[in-house]
Amino acid sequence: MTVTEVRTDPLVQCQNLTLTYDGQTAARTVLKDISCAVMPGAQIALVGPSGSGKSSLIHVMAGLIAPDTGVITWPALRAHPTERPGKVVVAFQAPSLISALDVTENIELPLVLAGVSASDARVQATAMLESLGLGQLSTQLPEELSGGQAQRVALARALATKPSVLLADEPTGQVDHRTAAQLLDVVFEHAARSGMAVVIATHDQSVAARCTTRWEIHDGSLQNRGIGR
Ligand SMILES: Nc1ncnc2c1ncn2[C@@H]1O[C@H](COP(=O)(O)OP(=O)(O)OP(=O)(O)O)[C@@H](O)[C@H]1O
Repeated sequence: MTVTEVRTDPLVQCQNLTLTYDGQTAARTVLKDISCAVMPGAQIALVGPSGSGKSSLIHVMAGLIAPDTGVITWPALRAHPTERPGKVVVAFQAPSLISALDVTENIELPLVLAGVSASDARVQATAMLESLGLGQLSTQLPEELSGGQAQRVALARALATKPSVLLADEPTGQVDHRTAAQLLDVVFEHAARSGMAVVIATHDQSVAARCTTRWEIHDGSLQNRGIGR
């Protein structure tokens, strides 16, 4: 009997990426010949010293910044090579909530923009807030939130869109250890249910330890083979 290997396409594939920022005094290359792939269901901790290029790599993987050289594709998401797929979502280090909208409305907005009806968006936003233990914040404005609360609302907003890939930049940077653990529980439960791949840039070793794959980046270079399953 012949065993046929089933090939799974990566959700994100980076081939020989380089990225250089124009500095005020000199240009700085922050990603150096990076090749890596995020497979469905991957749980990847992206670790490295401050300034090593973690956020930059996340922004390139999300298609928010174009690399200077190399190729970024999203093979399993069928996105055109130059087109950013909506199914790759970033939870930013500094939460970017819309100040004029309350917490629930912030979560609803990307759902409505994606074509979900207003009533369904309200139901989904409310359920996501409850699952992250944020129900009591539903009518607060972003300016009324602590840094940690804002970060959790931003994560709720990202998860509510049911992404195929969640790229989380220091998602636990502003919360205590217990809250961080609860937050990760929600992320990994969501990932287990949906098959969502997760890439978490973090300085926190207890966060990194919960991921099955560890990518180390130093001075813009990935130190280990960058395949996350
Ligand atoms: N828009 C930008 N313009 C110029 N330089 C930048 C820009 N964004 C980041 N940098 C520089 O690129 C380098 C890598 O930054 P990046 O934010 O990717 O690192 P990081 O590993 O995420 O750091 P941290 O852990 O502190 O968040 C740093 O030296 C930073 O100062």
